[in-house]
Amino acid sequence: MTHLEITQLQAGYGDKTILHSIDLQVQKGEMIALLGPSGCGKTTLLNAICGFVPTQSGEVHIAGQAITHLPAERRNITMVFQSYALWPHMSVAQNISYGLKVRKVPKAQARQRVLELLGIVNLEGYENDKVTNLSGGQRQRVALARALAVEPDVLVLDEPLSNLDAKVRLSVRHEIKALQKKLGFTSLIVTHDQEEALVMADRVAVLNQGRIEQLGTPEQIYQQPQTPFVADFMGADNCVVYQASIPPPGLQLNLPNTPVTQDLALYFRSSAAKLHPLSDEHEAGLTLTGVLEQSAFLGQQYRHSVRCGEQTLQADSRHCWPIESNVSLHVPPHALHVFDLATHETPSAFQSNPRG
Ligand SMILES: Nc1ncnc2c1ncn2[C@@H]1O[C@H](COP(=O)(O)OP(=O)(O)OP(=O)(O)O)[C@@H](O)[C@H]1O
Repeated sequence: MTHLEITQLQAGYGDKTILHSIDLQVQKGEMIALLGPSGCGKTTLLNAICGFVPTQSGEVHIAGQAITHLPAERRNITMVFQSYALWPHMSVAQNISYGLKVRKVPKAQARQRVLELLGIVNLEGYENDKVTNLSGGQRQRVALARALAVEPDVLVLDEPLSNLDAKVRLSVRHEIKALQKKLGFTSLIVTHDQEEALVMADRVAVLNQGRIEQLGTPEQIYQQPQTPFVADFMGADNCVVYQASIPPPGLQLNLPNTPVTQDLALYFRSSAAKLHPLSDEHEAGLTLTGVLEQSAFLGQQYRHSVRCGEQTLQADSRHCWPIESNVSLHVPPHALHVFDLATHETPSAFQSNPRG
């Protein structure tokens, strides 16, 4: 059931339009991640939904009710911020019950709700602690409890994990995801971390310059990017241009049963590229010859930079190849994300299988 519906939303600051033609339907109990590079409009979209940025045109509905022109305080939407935004002079319980107090919920009922939430976010026994005495992960759980206390129609989270160190971040993201599944709240989360979006969200919306470039499940976004921008942003950041009329020297595109007649842009992940000694045999897929320029140890594998003609491509390998080796870099057909060079669309012959 659609809970939050955004239709043809255009919003921005003054005369400046930041969001263009945003269409997004969020199901009840669903978590959608807004993913995209800095400045693409993620926070502006959250703020427009909350009523902090005015709508220039379009509609926002929650449970069938138009909220497009309601002031922020009349929208039942709460936000969790990157900086927690807790009241430093208040205890944990006072912070969590803040929204309940504003809404004049009777004290006994508010206390009951605070105790319930302390249990939900695993902070039993902390109600009288000052929030300034808590760790970053604990503070973010207080912020989450405060946002959930008023039972919002929609919970929005703006980079909620950015201030946490890498290890805590991993555990808190799983806690938030588990809570969302358990309590079934409808939410939008902003992140610029691809992995975080894939792990936490039911669906991911990739934004580019104020537009939703692709909306889909984590698997669809990762395995079947629909545009060069999404492919590149989701880690397939090696790009080779194939001109059908004048194939570049040192490049073989061998795709059995798939005639290539147009110019293509071929994107692939470094992890999908394999290095081999030079040979005249060409497996199916894309093969380039090059010279190994650099290698970097990443822990599980080495990342090699290979100069292929005018460009440098990256390929991962468990073994460290010697610098200045002449190599062949090979990408199997299923790992290629293929786009028409002119239209940026995936030619129909390449649309079948999910890619890795
Ligand atoms: N208060 C404001 N007044 C005018 N322009 C603004 C304002 N806030 C943001 N912008 C502009 O809107 C655009 C989108 O900004 P926004 O903060 O929504 O991006 P973002 O995707 O959340 O970026 P980041 O990941 O860096 O937080 C940017 O060009 C930014 O300069």
